[in-house]
Amino acid sequence: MTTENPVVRLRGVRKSFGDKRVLDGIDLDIAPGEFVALLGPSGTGKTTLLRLLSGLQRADAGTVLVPPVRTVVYQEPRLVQARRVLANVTIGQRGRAVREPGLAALAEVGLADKARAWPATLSGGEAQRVALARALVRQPQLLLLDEPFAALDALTRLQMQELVADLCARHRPAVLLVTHDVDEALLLADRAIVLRDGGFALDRRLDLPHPRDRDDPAVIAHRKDYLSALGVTSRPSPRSTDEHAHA
Ligand SMILES: Nc1ncnc2c1ncn2[C@@H]1O[C@H](COP(=O)(O)OP(=O)(O)OP(=O)(O)O)[C@@H](O)[C@H]1O
Repeated sequence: MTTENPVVRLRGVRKSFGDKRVLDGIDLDIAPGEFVALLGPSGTGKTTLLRLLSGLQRADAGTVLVPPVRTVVYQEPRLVQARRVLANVTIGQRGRAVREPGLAALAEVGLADKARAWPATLSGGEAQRVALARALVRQPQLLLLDEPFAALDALTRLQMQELVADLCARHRPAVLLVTHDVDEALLLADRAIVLRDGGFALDRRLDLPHPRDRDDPAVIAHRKDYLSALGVTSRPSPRSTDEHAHA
């Protein structure tokens, strides 16, 4: 999929580890403000692709064009335990003008009252909100999310997904979300890609209104195609299985 004036442009990107070729000629454009979900079986190179975009890893061949301000949220919050919450949000930023934006970012993630708290006193979900505030306060043109909800319990995960959807709709960074969860991709993303065998097995825009309903027939149809591209046989969603179990 080509895009005019993309914020990310990859052309012919290759990456191998030893004799294992992980990325085999990737072309990818991401438009400003576009929310892209990246799915793929374990070990197919999703994190490798994200690391190329973050600048933590170099491609063996091809071109990687990314914007200057990029931030990453990982599966674990990676907070500095010896610093209070606000200092974690503004960490690495210089000048006196970082306090107010830091507080505003904390308010946006619902943690205005935790600015002076120590990371060790936060719940897992709260710590991940701090990580999100830290990523947003820099006003990134590209926000990289590496399975940011994977370690959270189911209810917290749903709340965090909604929060991320709201914040991205408000701030409009381009987003690359690495996830194993097809429903997460279908509920959040403007576009979802399946990475498999070094290339994109499926790359499709999801022109569906928000908020989305996992039982919407259009979502169900996409789910079937994505599961099939992932090599998984389609099955009823966990929710409908529960309903049957309780019927
Ligand atoms: N620094 C490295 N050195 C050697 N091999 C690596 C390195 N980083 C990744 N790999 C290998 O490259 C392949 C892709 O890894 P990557 O972490 O990108 O996959 P992934 O799709 O993100 O996997 P998962 O879904 O399990 O997190 C794997 O086989 C992995 O073992």
